[in-house]
Amino acid sequence: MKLIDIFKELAPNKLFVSVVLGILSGICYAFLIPLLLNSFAVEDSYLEVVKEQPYTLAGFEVSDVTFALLFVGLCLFIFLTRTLSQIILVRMTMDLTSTLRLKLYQCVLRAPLDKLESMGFSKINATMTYDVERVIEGAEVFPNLLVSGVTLLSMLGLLYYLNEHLFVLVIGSIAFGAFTYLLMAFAGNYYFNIARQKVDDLYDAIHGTIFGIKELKLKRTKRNNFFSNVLCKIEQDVCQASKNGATVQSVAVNYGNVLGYFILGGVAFVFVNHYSVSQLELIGIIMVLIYISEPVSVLLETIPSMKIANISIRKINEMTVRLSDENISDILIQLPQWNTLSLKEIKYTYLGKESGFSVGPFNLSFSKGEITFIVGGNGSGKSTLGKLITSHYLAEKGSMHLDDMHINSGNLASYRNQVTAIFSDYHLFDEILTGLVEESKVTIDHYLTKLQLNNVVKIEGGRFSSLALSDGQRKRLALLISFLDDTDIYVFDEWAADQDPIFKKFFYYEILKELKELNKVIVVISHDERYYNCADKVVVLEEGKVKQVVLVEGQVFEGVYS
Ligand SMILES: Nc1ncnc2c1ncn2[C@@H]1O[C@H](COP(=O)(O)OP(=O)(O)OP(=O)(O)O)[C@@H](O)[C@H]1O
Repeated sequence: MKLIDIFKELAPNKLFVSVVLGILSGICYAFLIPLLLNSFAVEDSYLEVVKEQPYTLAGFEVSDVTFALLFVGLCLFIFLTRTLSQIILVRMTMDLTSTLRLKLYQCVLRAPLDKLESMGFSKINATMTYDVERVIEGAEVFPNLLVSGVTLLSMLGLLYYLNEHLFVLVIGSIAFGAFTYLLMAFAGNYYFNIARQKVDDLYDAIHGTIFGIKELKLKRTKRNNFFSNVLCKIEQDVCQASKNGATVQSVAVNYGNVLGYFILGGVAFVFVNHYSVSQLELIGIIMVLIYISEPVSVLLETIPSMKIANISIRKINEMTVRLSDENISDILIQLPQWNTLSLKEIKYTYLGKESGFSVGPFNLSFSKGEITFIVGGNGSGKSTLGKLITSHYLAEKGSMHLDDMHINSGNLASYRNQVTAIFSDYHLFDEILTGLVEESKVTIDHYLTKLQLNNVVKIEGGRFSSLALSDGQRKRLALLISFLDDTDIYVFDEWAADQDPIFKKFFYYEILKELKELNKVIVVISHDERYYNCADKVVVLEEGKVKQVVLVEGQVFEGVYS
């Protein structure tokens, strides 16, 4: 999809009106010249002149009042049509900006999690910020391009009327100029493409600088190496490729402009010697050529921005194709009463590398009012299984069921709506996104006190007063938010890892018990061996497979890792 297609898709009628206004203004622009020429030599005029008495305005004598008035009228009309055409297009550009961003937000929100993970935060960020910015820059010059294009065509029409031979010469020169210009622009484009490829690396490096700052702060050598070997190198690559592109483009633009003067010179010094041209015709031709130079230089200057915008549109298209929709129904349906969530022959392999890590096949069940711990060594697949249960990852094989009901694309959104999860890379939103009804205010106040957060966080205007909390406090706030969801299934991925011993105990003995009493399905991914006796069932994983399932039945549970 190209820039013009985006405009067409966005508002075809507005685009049409704007083009018509642009055409009208371009045609009128071309009519200014004959009117001016008329005042130079009335006898030799192209237009039929009605001899009039001179008219005096504010002490100044005005000749050819009708033409003078026509000239003023045309100028006003050009002003109106041009301005209107540009206003419509500029406003469309604004709409385009926000539509494009919204489309990308939707694309990310609806994309499968594993595809987002495999594409990576930096690439997505680069497309949503850098590329959108470039598209907007291209869209901003688009109105000028359109109006100038139409003006150029009208001027060429006038030139054809004035002198056919010269028209052929100018068209030939423009064709030659356009061809040679495009060759140069093509080279410029090549460098801009390289620069764009490097921008992904640049965003990666920026990500590393911000999120790795704690590591970099401590070690001077590491910091210096990162700065010179990574940041400086990428900056240099981007800068060099952009400079090369801009240099070639500058040469191309100025070459195009100078070519126009060559045509003028050619007419003045050569053309007049071979074709008989009257003085008035010559003035007219020179005026047309001078008038043409403005739209031509606007065209030349806007084309590079449009080219860069098209590179970015390609990147945006690539991202939207890569992050293809999950294709699940967004409609929430009322799920029938159920008791057990079952995973049958569930298998999943990470995308990307050929030898991506595989988990399963899993045949597991999780009942309401039951606490299941998922345990095992690092990398054994616990979080992956957690994300299969929450349906963040969709299994490549097997099926999930709520009692007898198969979870499929038609009811997946409703299933997800019944799941709450806190993974280790959870995110806290400032806003209370569940909405703040009176009932939830009571729940929030209750849990703020229970989780000992009432002295550090308050609710102000539907949002938390502060998220500048300790790691443990932030996790507790995430827990509080999960209670507001009040869903049937709760998955906690190492929630207690950064809690102090008191809160660890509180979580395993109080919170889990409370959820169990509320008849929830509770899945806890944990390395806290001493609390395994809080579970009803412990699923032990090893290398992505279930090693054993142990029913705890109240006794102290040991020996999972042995
Ligand atoms: N986003 C990802 N892309 C590709 N492979 C991944 C991804 N996340 C995890 N893996 C692979 O899956 C394996 C299991 O990861 P998982 O996070 O499920 O382990 P875990 O048991 O939760 O480990 P830990 O106890 O360290 O949290 C990893 O060894 C890794 O090879």
